[in-house]
Amino acid sequence: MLPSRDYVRVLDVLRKGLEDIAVKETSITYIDGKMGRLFYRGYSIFDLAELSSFEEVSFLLWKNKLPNIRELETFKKTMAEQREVPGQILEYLAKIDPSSNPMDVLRTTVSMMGTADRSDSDNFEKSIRLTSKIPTIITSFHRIRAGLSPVQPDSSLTHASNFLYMLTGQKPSEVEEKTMDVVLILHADHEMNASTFACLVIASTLSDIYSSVIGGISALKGPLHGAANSEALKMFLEIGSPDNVEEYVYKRLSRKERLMGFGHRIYKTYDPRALILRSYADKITSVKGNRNLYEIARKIEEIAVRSLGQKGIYPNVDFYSGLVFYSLGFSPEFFPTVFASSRVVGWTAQVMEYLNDNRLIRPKAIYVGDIEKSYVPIEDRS
Ligand SMILES: CC(=O)SCCNC(=O)CCNC(=O)[C@H](O)C(C)(C)COP(=O)(O)OP(=O)(O)OC[C@H]1O[C@@H](n2cnc3c(N)ncnc32)[C@H](O)[C@@H]1OP(=O)(O)O
Ligand SMILES: O=C([O-])CC(=O)C(=O)O
Repeated sequence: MLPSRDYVRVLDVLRKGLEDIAVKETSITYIDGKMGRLFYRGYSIFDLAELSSFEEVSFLLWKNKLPNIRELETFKKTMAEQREVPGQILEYLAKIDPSSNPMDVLRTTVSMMGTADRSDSDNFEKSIRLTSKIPTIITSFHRIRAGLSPVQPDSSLTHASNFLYMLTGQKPSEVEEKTMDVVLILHADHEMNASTFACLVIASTLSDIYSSVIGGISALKGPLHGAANSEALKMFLEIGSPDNVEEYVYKRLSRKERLMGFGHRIYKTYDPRALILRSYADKITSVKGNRNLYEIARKIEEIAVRSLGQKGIYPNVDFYSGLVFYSLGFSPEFFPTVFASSRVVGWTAQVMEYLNDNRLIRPKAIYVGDIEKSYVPIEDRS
């Protein structure tokens, strides 16, 4: 038996969490974590949030160009025509335990879509299909859980407007539609985050795009990634009043518990999406009358930035997005699914880019156990 140090090669480098390891070159998304800047295909996230639409951003991410008027109209029509989901998915949603985790349900229904897709369409066409149908799945399950019937998609509405229409059964106001559109734009891609990496690992084996997206959903489900939004909102609800914030935050930090919606592997300052979402949370909570939650969030931000800012820990996208989703009518358990409905664009764009120059993703582990042990027959073991 050899002690492990004799055969661990000195050149092996352990990068816990794969920090600072690049797995591909990309022209899709650029993050400047020091300055808090984010660009999709070179365009600032601030400009896209203000001036673009989710459909246009999807086209941009997938096709690497802003569409002209004719291209955008055709693309929007193609997306709108694909919103209906197969009857077997609606039957499944009506049958399953209503308390099922919505991310598990989304994962299963995407898998059902993959099983049913026998077409020879390419990955771009499949990506449009997935992006168009996912809101129908989410809102149908949301309504079924509340004892309501699903609302049929309306192809005359924009992606964001139809999403809210299928959720509530009411056409959204201008401010609701714009808020939803912006929230979807902001979540569409984020370079090599954990869920996108999961998608790439699967794609690199030359598996199919549905399988990749299922991997992405599975990784996004965790509270360190896409479910931090619902955890943050639950924290605001638990605190209950701005007067309770100070005690809550200090207690939590003194117990070394993390504040959900804070901190990021890449951003060491404000995540620019959090700044944009803060202004939309401000507007939408004024309209919806849940100002108290916004004031709680602002107070947490103020105190936590004061305590954690010197460590480079600031609000991330998940800090205000939950409050925005909640104000738009989504239940907290569904927040990660809304995130996924937008991120599917980034997952598929990153997968298609990777497949242009594929190489199997196969990192390594540094073995620290023993080798050449003598096998002990079971009757001789203590
Ligand atoms: C869409 C997204 O995925 S955005 C991220 C959503 N996730 C969250 O909001 C969950 C809360 N945040 C976190 O857990 C982390 O900041 C992560 C997972 C996002 C990033 O983690 P990493 O880059 O691996 O940082 P790591 O976990 O090594 O933490 C570094 C230090 O910052 C501290 N820290 C990190 N995040 C937080 C937080 N939210 N609250 C308090 N302290 C924190 C850690 O305790 C650690 O402190 P130490 O060095 O004194 O032990
Ligand atoms: O980039 C990350 O690690 C997490 C994140 O903010 C995202 O996926 O939007």
